[in-house]
Amino acid sequence: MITVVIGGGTMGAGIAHLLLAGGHEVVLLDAADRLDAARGAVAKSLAKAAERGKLTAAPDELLARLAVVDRLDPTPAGLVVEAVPEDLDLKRRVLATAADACPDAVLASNTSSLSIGALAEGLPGDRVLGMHFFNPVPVQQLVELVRHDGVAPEVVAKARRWAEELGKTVIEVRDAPGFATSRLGVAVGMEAIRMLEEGVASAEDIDTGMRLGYGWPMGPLRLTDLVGLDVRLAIAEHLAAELGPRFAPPDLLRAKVAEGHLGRKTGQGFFTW
Ligand SMILES: CC(=O)CC(=O)SCCNC(=O)CCNC(=O)[C@H](O)C(C)(C)COP(=O)(O)OP(=O)(O)OC[C@H]1O[C@@H](n2cnc3c(N)ncnc32)[C@H](O)[C@@H]1OP(=O)(O)O
Ligand SMILES: NC(=O)C1=CN([C@@H]2O[C@H](COP(=O)(O)OP(=O)(O)OC[C@H]3O[C@@H](n4cnc5c(N)ncnc54)[C@H](O)[C@@H]3O)[C@@H](O)[C@H]2O)C=CC1
Repeated sequence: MITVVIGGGTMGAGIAHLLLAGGHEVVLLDAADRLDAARGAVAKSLAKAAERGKLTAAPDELLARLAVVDRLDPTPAGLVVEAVPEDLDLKRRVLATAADACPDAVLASNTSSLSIGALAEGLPGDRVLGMHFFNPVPVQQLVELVRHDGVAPEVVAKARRWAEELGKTVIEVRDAPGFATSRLGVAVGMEAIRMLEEGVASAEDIDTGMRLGYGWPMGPLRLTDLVGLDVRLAIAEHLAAELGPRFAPPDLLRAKVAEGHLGRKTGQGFFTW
């Protein structure tokens, strides 16, 4: 099956890796000046998986099924997954282009928090759903499927089947702000930043507390660095608008994003990488 992935950043590259390893042909769409970086990120991720003995084919064999493009021609794709930044208008625009270029495809958004119903407005809404992957995509076991009122049941069933064929476990969630995962994940992440602002403990000790006390694989501040401070800020702003000021992003988060300290991807966030 041909699958189109729109956006080749942290998530798009990981989703492309997963799809290639699962036998899909992948068309990865990004801006012209991002194409080398996107292909490089997919190749790096596949190389890591190969090192760990997680691939059944050589990375080069899988990469032969990847086309990295800056324009989407008409494509007989079964699935489109968009993973562009967390901005409703941008996501609507790229999905509208994909809806025309791929008339038979399921149109999935990897949004962390935005309303799938709002995203579907002006699109063929029966084909639209949330298909939320987790970072790092090849490693995390979950796909959260988000249903809005207008989605066709067979579209949800197809997305479930594809996710399960890719080795993931699916949860189904109705279209509510932040779904079942980001609402809780961001609540803890924002509180950890407020604790750091208030001098409750150092970043290292806040993280060690949740790692060793609660068995998290990494603490909430390192996790914010992994996700991207800009990504978490966008999600928190949306949740604050929808669910109220308990989600208001802390000043420290805004300040770091304004300085360009976006976490692991820029080398500096709450920690130096
Ligand atoms: C924002 C949203 O909308 C939703 C979200 O995604 S929220 C974020 C959800 N993710 C999490 O909570 C992640 C929590 N952390 C973890 O699970 C783990 O710390 C981790 C998987 C990130 C790393 O685990 P680890 O035990 O330290 O490392 P290990 O498993 O040995 O892997 C080492 C590296 O290989 C990568 N790796 C492991 N298996 C891999 C595979 N099959 N393919 C590609 N890369 C792989 C890991 O990502 C890690 O990458 P870096 O070196 O770049 O850090
Ligand atoms: N970072 C994370 O841990 C997770 C993020 N998400 C969600 O996934 C989406 C993407 O997040 P990231 O991958 O972190 O962002 P990112 O910033 O790493 O990547 C976004 C990519 O989209 C590209 N892009 C921007 N405009 C485009 C356009 N018009 N056409 C094609 N490509 C375009 C950018 O060049 C970039 O490569 C967001 O909605 C985010 O909320 C979901 C799960 C986890």
